[in-house]
Amino acid sequence: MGLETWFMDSSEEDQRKPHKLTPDQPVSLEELRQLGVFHWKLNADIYETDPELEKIRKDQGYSYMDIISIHKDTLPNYEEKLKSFFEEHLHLDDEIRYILDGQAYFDVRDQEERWIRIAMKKGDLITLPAGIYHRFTLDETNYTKAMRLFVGEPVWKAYNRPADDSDIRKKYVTSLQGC
Ligand SMILES: CSCCC(=O)/C(O)=C/O
Ligand SMILES: [Fe+2]
Repeated sequence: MGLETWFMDSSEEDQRKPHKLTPDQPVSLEELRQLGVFHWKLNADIYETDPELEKIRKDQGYSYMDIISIHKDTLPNYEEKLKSFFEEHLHLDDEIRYILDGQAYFDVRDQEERWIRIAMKKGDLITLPAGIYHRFTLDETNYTKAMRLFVGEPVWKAYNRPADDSDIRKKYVTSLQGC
């Protein structure tokens, strides 16, 4: 099955729940592309030797990679980190994540301030553009393992909303015009 994405409801209920609208309002990959969000489906069982992943890394210049296991028993400061991942924020660089195991959600804001939820499963690689407002949460399974990729040395700093006056946000918003 392809990547599942949908517009979220506005309920304050547990962030790990799907938060689908009734009726469900799916979002297409094309709509994601217009926001600068790109997706690949890979075979995570062979990530250590996968030529497809190698090609993406070479073509995109993703020289850095590490692996993060997000579970209460494996991630130091688990609660604190999950809380900060779910704060609406942006980065100065693209956020590139490849799910090796488990599953999780990325939420991104569209041009009309709606939240789009992206259900990431094993084998999904996604890139979120620098300057997009987004957040991350585990789902009700409470576990994922992800590869983090980066062009050059990683910069993890997150700028919580509001960051509307930052150059990267202005550049991102400008890039959406005409879409
Ligand atoms: C799946 S890696 C943890 C989430 C993260 O690094 C981030 O910046 C979320 O937006
Ligand atoms: Fe982020």
